[in-house]
Order: sequence, then structure tokens, then C-alpha cells
Amino acid sequence: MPPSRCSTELDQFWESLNTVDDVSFTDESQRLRAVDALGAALRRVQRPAEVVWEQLWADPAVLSAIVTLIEAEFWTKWGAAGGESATSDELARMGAIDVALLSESCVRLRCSNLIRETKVDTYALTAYSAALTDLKFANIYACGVDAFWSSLMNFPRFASKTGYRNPSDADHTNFHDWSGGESFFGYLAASPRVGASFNDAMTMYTTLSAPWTEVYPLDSIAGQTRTDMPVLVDVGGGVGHDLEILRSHFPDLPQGSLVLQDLAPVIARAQVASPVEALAHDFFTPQPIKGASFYFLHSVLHDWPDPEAVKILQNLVPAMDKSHSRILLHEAVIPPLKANSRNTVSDMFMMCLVSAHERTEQMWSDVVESAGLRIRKIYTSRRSTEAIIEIELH
Ligand SMILES: C[S@@+](CC[C@H](N)C(=O)[O-])C[C@H]1O[C@@H](n2cnc3c(N)ncnc32)[C@H](O)[C@@H]1O
Repeated sequence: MPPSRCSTELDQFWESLNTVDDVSFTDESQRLRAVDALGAALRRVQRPAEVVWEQLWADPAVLSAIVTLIEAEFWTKWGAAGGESATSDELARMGAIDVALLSESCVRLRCSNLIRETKVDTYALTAYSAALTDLKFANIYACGVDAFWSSLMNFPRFASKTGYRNPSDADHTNFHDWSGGESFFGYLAASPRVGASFNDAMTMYTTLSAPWTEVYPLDSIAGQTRTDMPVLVDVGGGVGHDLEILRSHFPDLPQGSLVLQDLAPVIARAQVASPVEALAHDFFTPQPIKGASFYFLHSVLHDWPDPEAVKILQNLVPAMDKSHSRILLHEAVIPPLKANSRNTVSDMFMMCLVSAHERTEQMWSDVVESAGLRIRKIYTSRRSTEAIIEIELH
């Protein structure tokens, strides 16, 4: 805000800042634009020492308070008691937590605008903290803190040990270095609590963008809903949230028309309804479901360096029918300029967890062609940070 602005303009400026919220926008792309613009404005307004303060003091303090209260099951208890505003004494009794500990945590969370202070020592839920009263949402923090946060903090040590080379070996990742030799997905499989938390995180991640059926035309799927062949196989589909979106459009397909595949511990957690069938399958082995109209892979290939990504695709090729089978990759396609914040965060995560990365259109084309396939078309939507790359046999 230039110093020359008059006080009326400043009043209007504060008024719009104080009243803007997530429903102030008619269009999701405008809301996302506002999130980026407000983040950029905050950085311009902050002094360097304030950025350091935020990163090293404020954010860890808030995270620690949130996770402590999640583990004490405080948020779910607050929700179960009705979620109304309450004094710190009432909240402490609700959560069976020392009132001084609870009160200090509430003050910190209020300063970060994550709960509201309605009067002295009395607090109410915001949209964010109300979401924490849902156990599935709160559970995301287990994998965030245990697997993501701790291993990302190991990356400076790992990068120094490996001479600051870009990680590209799926068997020697920063995650192996941090965990004492376990791969990221091996670690999730070995820990049911963190594994389930990761599945909840992926379900939440999917809700950050428009449903994939808004990116890829539903008509193209409807035209391929045959009754004599599987319609869609969701390869590495997690607990099935993407298939659930498709099922809501085509609930009357014959049983087994939609197939969910993932590693056995993940399939054991999936709750699917007809016509979805769940099948444990390792995508480094040949695809057992032949001739499906679509083989769908959402956020799967970005977990793997190029040689492994090519192998995953090659394992689909013998199952495909040249007349109608397509592969749909639901992935970010990084533009040459102005990559968005969500995709660049994901890029760093892939580097630190699995020695992989997000890809540009050229990088996708190279991987697809190396597997003996070709890109037919790339579909995008202003409401999603991920595209659908439609692939066919040569
Ligand atoms: C990033 S998650 C994406 C999950 C889901 N497609 C989504 O978008 O939410 C990657 C998935 O690949 C699965 N996965 C990892 N290695 C696998 C393998 N060898 N075979 C099958 N699935 C595997 C993981 O268990 C996980 O569910």
C-alpha cells in the first residue's frame, strides 16, 4: 500500500481484508488467486526477522499445540460435546487436560486465527478447528508429523552427504537415510497408524481440487461404459476416493466394472461398494485385469523416478486393448513459468520422500514414449491443479 493512499482508501482496504473469506468468490480460480496474492502480500509486508520468527518459532509452536491436542483427543471431544464456545476451564474438563496447558495452547491458537476468542478466556471453533473435530481429518497429522515433517528435516543432512546431487535412486532416498533403511511406502505398510493417516491425507488432498471427473469429460467415460468389460481400473488407487466419485455417476454398472488396486495393507483398509471390486496388486507386476476401457493412475507416477515410472506403464501395456483401452494419468503438468504453490510443494516432497519429482509436459512425453505409448490429449481445468493426461497405444 503506497504511503500516498488517503485514509478513506486505507479504511476500505482494512474493511475488505477484515471481511473477505472463503465464500467471497464466485469462482474457485479467483479464490485460489486470492490465497496466492494474500500470501505474496504477507511476505512483502513482513521484515526478514519476522519471516524467520514465523518459520522457526510460531509455526512449530502451533503445530506442537495442535498435535498435542489431537493426541489427547481434545478436538473430537469438543465436537462430541456440541462444539459450542466454552471457557478454557470448561474445555480443559471436557478434554481431561490441565487447565493451564489448555489455556496456553488456546491463546497460541487464537493468535494464529485457528480458534476464535469470543470473550475473556472463552473460545469458539473456526472452520479449520471445527474440521479437526472429525477424527479422519485430525488423523492426517500423524503421517504429516511422523513421516513427512521429520524426514523432510533430514534432507539438508542427506543432500550434504550425497554431494548435493538431485536424488534419482528409488532405493536410496532421503527417506531411507532418515528411517534407517525403509522406503516411504514400506514405512507406511509397516505402521498401520501412519499408513491409515497417509490414506486419510490422500483423501483430503483429492478434495483440494475439483473432482477428476470435472477435468476429464464424463461423456468420454459414459461412451466406454460397456457391460462385457471392466470400465476403469484405479491403479495405486489408495482407499478408493477417486472411484467413489465415478461410482456416484455410474452406480448401476455391473459388479466388478470398477476395480480398485493397491498394496494389500491399503486394500484391507478400503471400504468399497458395488460396482467397485478391490484387489491387492503390485503395479511392478503385469496388470491382471485385461481390456479395461481406462487404467487410471492418480498421483502414482510422480512417486517414482523415470525408470520405475516407465516400468509401471509397461506393465499396463499387455493388458490394453488397442481398440478402446486408454491410460489416464491424473497428475500435475508443471508449466515453464509460474508453477503454482501446491505443485512446487509436492515437487519438494517427492524429492525428499521418494527421489522423484513433478513433471513438465516434455518430461511426461518422454516417460510415456519410453513405455511404448503416446499422449493423445492433455485435459486441464481452471478448478484443478492437476491435469488428466490421456494415453493410448501406438
Ligand atoms: C500418492 S498415493 C496415491 C493414491 C491415490 N491414487 C490418490 O490419488 O489418492 C500412491 C499410492 O500408490 C500405492 N503404491 C505404492 N507402491 C505400490 C505398488 N508397488 N503397487 C501398488 N500400489 C502401490 C500406495 O500405497 C499409495 O496408495
